[in-house]
Amino acid sequence: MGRPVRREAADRAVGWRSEDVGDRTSTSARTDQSRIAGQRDGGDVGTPPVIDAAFARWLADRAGQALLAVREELGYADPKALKAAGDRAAHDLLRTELARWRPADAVLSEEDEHARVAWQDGEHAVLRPERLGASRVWIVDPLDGTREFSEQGRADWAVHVALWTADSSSPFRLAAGAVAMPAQHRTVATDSPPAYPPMPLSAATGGAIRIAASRTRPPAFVTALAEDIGAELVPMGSAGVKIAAVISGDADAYVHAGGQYEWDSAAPVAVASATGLHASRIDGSELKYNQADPKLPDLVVCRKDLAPRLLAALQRHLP
Ligand SMILES: Nc1ncnc2c1ncn2[C@@H]1O[C@H](COP(=O)(O)O)[C@@H](OP(=O)(O)O)[C@H]1O
Ligand SMILES: [Mg+2]
Repeated sequence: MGRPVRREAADRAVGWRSEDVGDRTSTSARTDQSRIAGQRDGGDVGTPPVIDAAFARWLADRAGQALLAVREELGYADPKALKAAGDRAAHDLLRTELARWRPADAVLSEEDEHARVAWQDGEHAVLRPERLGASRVWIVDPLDGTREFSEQGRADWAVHVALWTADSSSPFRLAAGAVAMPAQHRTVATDSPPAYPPMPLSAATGGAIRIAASRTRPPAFVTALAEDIGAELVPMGSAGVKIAAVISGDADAYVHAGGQYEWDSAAPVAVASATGLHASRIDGSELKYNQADPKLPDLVVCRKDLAPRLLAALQRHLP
């Protein structure tokens, strides 16, 4: 990264400070072992809300609690095993509860995409997904920020639950969305959209824009863009956590390019839009969900006042 990064902002946004000792999630997970044990194995915790947006929050929170329990149970000695177990536990929980409480709805998740690729007549074929003809599709990422989930002390990982409906009048037809950040004890969702972030002091004084970017693989394009407009990169994991940082005002923008899928952004984009923030592809075009090809490789989420300046700068750097 060419420019200095904002450690304090990043730490605040991910709910983690370098001087912290121990794992906040362990404390959290220990507070109610029996509840979490029940949630890990999909135990009955009552009837969920009927309203879709509240249901999305309920579901994301439940998967988040299951992930905390997996961390508590396995520890951090084998990061690969921890990632796999977390992915599996959260995916199974989401799948089970969606089948139970929204049986008529379709689901788009990473695991299902793998299942769509099959051998047909000796050819490796991608099957047409049922969801393309469905009117209601849940777009879920059971564990976003998988790498960070496997690192002790890090809280920048999330569960994404979004609902796309064919007849929705909401932006991008995202009728509901929830992003649970269980290690931060925080969930943002469209059932109660967060207030629009306050204008940062730096904006009034012409200070540097803070752009949230991947901590492990920021695209060269984003680094060049930041250098061009004198922005500071705020490194953190998880697309959901980065968009949540824009929602809370801990970052001014999230810019990503180079690869991603619908599930990485649907839920946080639903919440950001409900909050009144700008969200689009980096060329300014519309984000589209429930497409035949779920690749959605780039996006920008930022305050509305910043969008014209950022999109103009992005034009100069389109990969
Ligand atoms: N170039 C790329 N291609 C595909 N997916 C990418 C990507 N860059 C980031 N992502 C995905 O976007 C999410 C956030 O990444 P990051 O934390 O690096 O910003 C991660 O989701 P998962 O953790 O669900 O796999 C990651 O896999
Ligand atoms: Mg993801």
